[in-house]
Amino acid sequence: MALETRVLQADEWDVWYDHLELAFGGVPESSEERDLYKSLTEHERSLAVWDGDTCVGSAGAFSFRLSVPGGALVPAAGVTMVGVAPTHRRRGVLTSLMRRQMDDFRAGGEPLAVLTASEPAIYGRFGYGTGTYSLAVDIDTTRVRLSVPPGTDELRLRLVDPEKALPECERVYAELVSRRPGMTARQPLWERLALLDPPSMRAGGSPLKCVVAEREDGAVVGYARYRVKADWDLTGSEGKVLVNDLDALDPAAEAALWRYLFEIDLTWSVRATKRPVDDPVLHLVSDVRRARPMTRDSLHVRLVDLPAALEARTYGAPLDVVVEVEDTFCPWNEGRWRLSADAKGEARCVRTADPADLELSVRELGSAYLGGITLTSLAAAGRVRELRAGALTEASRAFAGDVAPWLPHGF
Ligand SMILES: CC(=O)SCCNC(=O)CCNC(=O)[C@H](O)C(C)(C)COP(=O)(O)OP(=O)(O)OC[C@H]1O[C@@H](n2cnc3c(N)ncnc32)[C@H](O)[C@@H]1OP(=O)(O)O
Repeated sequence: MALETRVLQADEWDVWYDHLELAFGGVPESSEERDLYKSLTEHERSLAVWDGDTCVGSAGAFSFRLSVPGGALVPAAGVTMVGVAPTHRRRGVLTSLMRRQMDDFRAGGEPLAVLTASEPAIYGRFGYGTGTYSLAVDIDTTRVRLSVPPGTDELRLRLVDPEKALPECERVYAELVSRRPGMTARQPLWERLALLDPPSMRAGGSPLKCVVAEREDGAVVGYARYRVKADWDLTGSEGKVLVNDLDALDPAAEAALWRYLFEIDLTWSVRATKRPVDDPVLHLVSDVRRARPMTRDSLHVRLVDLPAALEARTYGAPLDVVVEVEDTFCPWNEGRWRLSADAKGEARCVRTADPADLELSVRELGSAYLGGITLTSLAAAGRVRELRAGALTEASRAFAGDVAPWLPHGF
């Protein structure tokens, strides 16, 4: 029987999501998580592949607005819920879903698509490049000390109900979005993701707790949400602090929150897994080795409409280069483009017949797009080729950002 791909109807959601859970191994999510994802699903942007009345394939998209270098919020399709039934794998179902999505994103005028991958090897063939990394730390707080900047002691820390403090925490989050590429402006209900707290998500720890840092005038300037995992043996307690998220508006608030987490009694370590790679905590600790830093790929970026995407961000230095782009999956992006940016960083990207200065594929542009991965490092791996001397350094400097791009949450 031929497979049929259709837009998801609201009353098909449960069957569709059951299929997705099966594709991921069949462990059911908590009802709390499931209900939230049901509310977040954009049905008209969700695709289901049917073999008769059995759902065998799925892919969805969220309508994100992604922060890019320069602070603009750019429409980006957040690709999600991709799964193919174990009975139907390796016969092109994913490829057909990616094809349909890419054509839809283009028709809808979204210059970018982004995703977090279950396995990083899947999406390169569709033109996605790793655009951000995230940092995990597991800090031995019995040995590592923190040095804190002036102003830290002036802040008041208050333990609050995570639900009640949500509006204040969200105000802090909203202020950070335009400062850091890779973050998404909150859409309705997305703030609930950080409050999910079913026992299955606690990793043996306590229910979620929230501490806020306040200035003298009562303004909240940072927060941390975390769990404490008790662990006792014959020598006493070896508890762990498991950080869910920590966001702060200034160095004093950042340091005050980390210090609070470090000093929780009966704990020996602080673990945080979803941090930016330039997290200030790396510079606050006395012994970075004992913070056990580790990085992994996070957000994968795909330029759907190349000139619109490249013009939507700003550049850190004036630029005038011709790039020869290979993009077999989206041939409308293929060919030679002149990218020029003025002293303010504002850019124009137009087709040209002039000789190329750099040669690369759309994947490398996706990797460099948010400013965290340099074109120079990609060239060192042979993935960008310089055809005019000096063009690589010029372009690499212009694309690179001061702040590491970061997506604080999965989706
Ligand atoms: C954004 C997200 O939602 S990430 C979640 C992705 N989903 C999962 O990981 C759930 C478990 N896995 C699955 O459901 C499936 O195996 C999928 C979705 C990863 C792949 O679906 P399929 O329909 O089998 O893929 P399809 O047949 O279209 O394969 C296309 C190509 O990708 C390759 N490929 C497929 N899966 C993988 C993988 N896990 N790792 C590396 N390559 C892969 C195939 O070999 C094929 O290569 P080719 O073009 O050189 O022949």
